[in-house]
Amino acid sequence: MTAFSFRVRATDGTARLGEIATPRGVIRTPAFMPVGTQATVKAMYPEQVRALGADIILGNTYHLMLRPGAERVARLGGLHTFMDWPHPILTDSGGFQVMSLASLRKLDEDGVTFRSHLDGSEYRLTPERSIEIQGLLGADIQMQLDECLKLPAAREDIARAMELSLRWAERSRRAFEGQPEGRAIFGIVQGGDQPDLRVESAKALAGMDFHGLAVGGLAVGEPQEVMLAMIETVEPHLPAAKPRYLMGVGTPDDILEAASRGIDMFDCVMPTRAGRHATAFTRFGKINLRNARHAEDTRPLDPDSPSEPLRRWSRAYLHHLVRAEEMLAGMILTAVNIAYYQELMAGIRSAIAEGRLAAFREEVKAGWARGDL
Ligand SMILES: O=c1[nH]cnc2cc3nc(NCc4cccs4)[nH]c3cc12
Repeated sequence: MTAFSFRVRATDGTARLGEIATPRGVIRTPAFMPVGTQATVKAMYPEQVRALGADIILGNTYHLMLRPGAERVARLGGLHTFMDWPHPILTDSGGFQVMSLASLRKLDEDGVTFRSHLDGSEYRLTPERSIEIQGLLGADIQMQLDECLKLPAAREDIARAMELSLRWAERSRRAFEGQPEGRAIFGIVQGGDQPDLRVESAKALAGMDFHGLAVGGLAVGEPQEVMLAMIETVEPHLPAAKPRYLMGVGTPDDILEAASRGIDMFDCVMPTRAGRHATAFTRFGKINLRNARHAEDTRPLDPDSPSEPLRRWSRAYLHHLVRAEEMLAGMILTAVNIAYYQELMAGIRSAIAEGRLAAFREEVKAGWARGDL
């Protein structure tokens, strides 16, 4: 059985070109993970997600523990078999979505108690139970349970949540022992917008034998420059030989800037959610296909895209599907957006390999700025 390993193949400043080897396949980094919340990347067949370039997807523990239930997924062969996605899966701990989706949440030193947003039934999540659930799902990469505060927040609250997350990191890491060879667990750096607390969190986690480290507590309402400043603050304290995962990020611009600062893995609902809301991500920026200007535009979204969904249909057709509220609108635009995000990641990886990431960044930004002619 292949063990979990990470190799940096090239660097360009603080940016890294790498590969994560897992028993279910290799993840080319910098990588974008499409979000597959309820055991599906919404509106897409798994083979399509793979064909468009994704090496790994994300599953949400909060949703799956409520429905169909972790034990049931295990009885059905685990998440990979259940959804027929034989490649790597990363699951989150469930904690973040408890705080944003569940009702009547009570957080204490030991864990969090909450009621399901589906039927109001009561659940408890502790570091140990979260890792047990992620193990039952069969996740290749599992996340510690943490406490993530929205920003802005008081420094004393940020410090308390960061320190609790470190205690939960220890417990999550211990609970992970004994899972099958080849699986990985990542710790999560907290500390809000407080540089000293960020460094303290990163240094403590670096000593805890995690397979990778996530930078959490960002993309929670702060300006991009604050997010980028926190990444620059923690980067020197993150082990160079382990993958860095920026949770919940982000727009194409966020990803370009964060990859340049040493982030290796990303996840965001933006490409899939925007696809269901008539928005296409392209080399020319975002295009809203609901806009009447597209009604008789016979051009495809991007005739020069390497990905078929951006070349195959006219804007007029996509506009029609959107206006007619046809299911195919969301299906095509989700594929368009996943394709574009993967094209961007491939471009970033090539640019790092060639030592020209700064030039690539300017070219891509110029394309977005030029807009859709
Ligand atoms: O520190 C974190 N810990 C565990 N999960 C997260 C998920 C996260 N997702 C975002 N941003 C994207 C968002 C999705 C929904 C609301 S914000 N930031 C995030 C931070 C964390």
